Amino acid sequence: MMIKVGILGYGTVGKGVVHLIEERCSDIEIKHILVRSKEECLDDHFTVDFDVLLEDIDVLMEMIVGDSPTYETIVRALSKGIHVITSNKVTVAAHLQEYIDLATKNHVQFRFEASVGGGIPWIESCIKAKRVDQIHSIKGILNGTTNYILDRMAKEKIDFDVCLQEAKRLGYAEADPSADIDGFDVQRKIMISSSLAYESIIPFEEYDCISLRKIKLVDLEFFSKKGYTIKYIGFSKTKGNQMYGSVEPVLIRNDSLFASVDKNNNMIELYGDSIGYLQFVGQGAGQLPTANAMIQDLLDIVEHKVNKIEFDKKLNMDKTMCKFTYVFCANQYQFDDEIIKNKIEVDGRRIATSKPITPEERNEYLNCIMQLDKTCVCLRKEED
Ligand SMILES: NC(=O)C1=CN([C@@H]2O[C@H](COP(=O)(O)OP(=O)(O)OC[C@H]3O[C@@H](n4cnc5c(N)ncnc54)[C@H](OP(=O)(O)O)[C@@H]3O)[C@@H](O)[C@H]2O)C=CC1
Ligand SMILES: N[C@@H](CC=O)C(=O)O
Repeated sequence: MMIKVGILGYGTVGKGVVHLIEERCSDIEIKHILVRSKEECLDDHFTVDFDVLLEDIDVLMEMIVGDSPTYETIVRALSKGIHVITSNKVTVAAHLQEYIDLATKNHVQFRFEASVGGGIPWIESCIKAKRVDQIHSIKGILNGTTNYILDRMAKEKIDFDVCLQEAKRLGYAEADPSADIDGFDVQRKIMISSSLAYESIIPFEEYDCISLRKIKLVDLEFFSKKGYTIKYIGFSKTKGNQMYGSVEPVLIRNDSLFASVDKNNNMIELYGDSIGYLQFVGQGAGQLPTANAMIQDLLDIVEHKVNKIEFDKKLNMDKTMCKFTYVFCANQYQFDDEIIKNKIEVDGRRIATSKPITPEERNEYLNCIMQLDKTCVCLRKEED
């Protein structure tokens, strides 16, 4: 049977999806493609009318930016008995529970594989791991843009802004790249992943989030000589009914698998109580890898494969449940505080290592420093 699809968003990912359907899916018909203006309509498949988009389709594939008119359109589609597939983590993070409930009520599927980890089949694997195990932690390089920036800065000594421009050109960055470099994109991705893994939704705003914006070449070079790579990591961990989640730059030993993840690749790791550590690596951003994940969701719908998703546990965010060592780098701040274990000065940059402290203590300390020295960068140090 021919499956009829409506395409919402004909940008980087949308064009990739159309290309893969036309090239590789003979039993899928692209019925409508919604674009913003009549001038963008290339043939009679194109429309600017949302009513037309939802006419006579089985599946809506949503690839626009932000939550409006995304939310209204997804709700309309699910309510009409149309399956929905999306790559848009903004809308998934904001309404995951509601979309799943509405899909269930209307006997259709809401799928979002491409919203985390680009082309990596992570959502599917996470749901699968949870069928057998209790998952205790998730750690991931979850943003292709920032991994690309850090990798090129470290290897080619190129400045942050130049690498960001290149990530935009390659189709990795968000329409507003502050979502990438200030961490909100990873905040949403770790929130979506943790909600599935721990069966409990904690709003993404509650996850600690430290921007990557201030990372300097001198910092990368200094830590590289000491045997560490800086990676931008989304992390969450549970203990009983408590959970801690964060997005922050982390110092990782050069010989670890995470340190070897280059370019726009992502790596996601879970820890399950019988499987132990499971790791997944692949392109986390870019046209075809992301489109590939959308097509996988589409084929799963065609083959009537259904994932069981539940959020019936209640976890609370606890910023005191674990302790970490943090490293602070700044130009002026003296770091003469009790919390600091040792400090050095290299080429005018002061680098201070904390005693083991809770994230809550780190947040308070960092807020105080930032009022006096805005150049301060805070890195979590992974245990050796
Ligand atoms: N690029 C990537 O690697 C990945 C992207 N994603 C997500 O996928 C989605 C799409 O990303 P991407 O393709 O890169 O983004 P683009 O900006 O390249 O494409 C988005 C497209 O949607 C169009 N659009 C936005 N709003 C509307 C609207 N109201 N009506 C009609 N068209 C609209 C845009 O038009 P206009 O240009 O006129 O605004 C643009 O053509 C985003 O949510 C993103 O976060 C997820 C994983 C990876
Ligand atoms: N901007 C995002 C795109 C994929 O989610 C990224 O760089 O990872």
